[in-house]
Amino acid sequence: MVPHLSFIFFFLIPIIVASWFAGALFCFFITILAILSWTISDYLIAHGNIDVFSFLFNSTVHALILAYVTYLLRYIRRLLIRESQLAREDSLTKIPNRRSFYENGEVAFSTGNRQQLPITIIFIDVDNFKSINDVYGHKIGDKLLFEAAQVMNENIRKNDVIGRLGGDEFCLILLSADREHALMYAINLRNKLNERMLKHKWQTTFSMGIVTYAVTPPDFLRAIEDSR
Ligand SMILES: Nc1nc2c(ncn2[C@@H]2O[C@H](COP(=O)(O)OP(=O)(O)OP(=O)(O)O)[C@@H](O)[C@H]2O)c(=O)[nH]1
Repeated sequence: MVPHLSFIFFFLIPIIVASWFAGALFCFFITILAILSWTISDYLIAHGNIDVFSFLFNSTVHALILAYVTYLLRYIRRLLIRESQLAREDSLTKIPNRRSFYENGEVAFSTGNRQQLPITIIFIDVDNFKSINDVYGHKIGDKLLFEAAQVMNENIRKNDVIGRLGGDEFCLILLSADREHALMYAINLRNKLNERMLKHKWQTTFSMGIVTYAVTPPDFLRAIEDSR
């Protein structure tokens, strides 16, 4: 009896690897290649002795299985990426949440310490935010926090770190920023925040606490606690 081995894993493995690690176009290409290879190998194994209907039927089923596996894996991958983004994002302001801020802060501090760079931590607090909620309502309070976070996010560089620590408290870490640079930056940021508030006719201001280290200290958690 001639052994008939199923080749499904042979075709599935490249699809699984591509679906998980490669871009959509490459993945599409690999899936088409796997479908064609499976169909051709079926044809060759039959030595041309095929029943056209069952050959077409089987090839279609194989194509559907491979396409569905690709779709399913891409979908699961997208979901996982989205989930991990959501776990790191503050749902209201869409900037990094406290947990993500602390993770990114560790990285910035370790870079700054390794390269002996200055570093600045800026704490930002919305003044009398409680009364904003009381006067305008929570919905406007939420919108205000969102707008303020957007202004901050629009005004940081790639290596800087931003986060909402909670409530109306935000924090920025400016890598390589010495005292003079940090002060200029903070004044400019505060003007931009005030402009945005004025645009919405929200009567509020922002308080900022600025701490600069001439050389980044090694312990981020300690630095952030000492700075508060
Ligand atoms: N709308 C809205 N309000 C929030 C949110 N998180 C916290 N708050 C409110 O923010 C307010 C913060 O109050 P406080 O910490 O006293 O801050 P404050 O009124 O600005 O006082 P100071 O910081 O001393 O100026 C509280 O009333 C919270 O209920 C949120 O996500 N949305």
